[in-house]
Amino acid sequence: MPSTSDRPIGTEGSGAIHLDNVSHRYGTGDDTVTAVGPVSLDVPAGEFLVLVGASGCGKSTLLRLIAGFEQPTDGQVDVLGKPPTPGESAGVVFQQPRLFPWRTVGGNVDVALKYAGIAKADRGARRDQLLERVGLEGTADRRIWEISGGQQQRVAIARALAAENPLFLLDEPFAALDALTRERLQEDVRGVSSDTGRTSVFVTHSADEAVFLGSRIVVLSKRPGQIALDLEVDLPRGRIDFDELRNSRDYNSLRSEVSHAVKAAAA
Ligand SMILES: Nc1ncnc2c1ncn2[C@@H]1O[C@H](COP(=O)(O)OP(=O)(O)OP(=O)(O)O)[C@@H](O)[C@H]1O
Repeated sequence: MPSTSDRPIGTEGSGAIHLDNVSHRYGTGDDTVTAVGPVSLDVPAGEFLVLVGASGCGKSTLLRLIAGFEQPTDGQVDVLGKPPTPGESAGVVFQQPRLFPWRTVGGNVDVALKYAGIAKADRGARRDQLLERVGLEGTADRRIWEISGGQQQRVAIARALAAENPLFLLDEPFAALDALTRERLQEDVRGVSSDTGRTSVFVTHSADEAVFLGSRIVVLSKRPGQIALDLEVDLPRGRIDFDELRNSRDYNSLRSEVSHAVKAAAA
């Protein structure tokens, strides 16, 4: 798995994600909407990039372009030096967990492991490892309807991590959750990203979420989204006291800087 100190072979200096003058339009003729761009961005391996901006500024479009779900109308998207392949380049978590309701918690993760080409004999151990990583140890046999919305989103995270794709992409994954569950999951995602060193891109409206999670924050202007602010976050990472972090002066001053930038960019 890639990390800042252990980059995948052949990507030295080229970054995990490279966007070169990328724009994306939907529709044709009078119905054309330019959702995003032009955007140029280099994301080194191991970075946790947060895209933040007002509703409709093109954040999800940019994420879908990086996942390879959409092709850019103009410009070039590269992941590890080549155009992204949907389902291969990235594990993706959406706002809704999108689980198979007729399968168990473990069964949902098993499907992802199967599609990732993991041999049947190895799947049980890998599944248990992934469930433990997202705080769901001992729940493999439970039905999806027996667990909470927050736990369902944890299953979606485990599933997205199963294939060990180079990228981990999350599109407002906690928007539908209550504040406390949201904080817990933010802490878990921060921990997972520190543990795995996976290059991550996270989309949110929230300046607070951006500052808590990001090692880098990009604020997008209103549609068509362009980079209004590109900020390295110099807060401690790794296994730290999260309450202390949230209460620190640096954290709060950065949060207000990002919050002002998001409002200014949307005006
Ligand atoms: N499939 C589509 N067809 C047509 N227009 C689309 C499509 N997807 C998005 N758009 C439009 O593109 C613009 C950007 O949408 P996008 O979902 O990328 O923004 P966003 O910043 O993620 O918004 P939100 O925060 O509300 O989810 C919006 O005006 C949206 O209506």
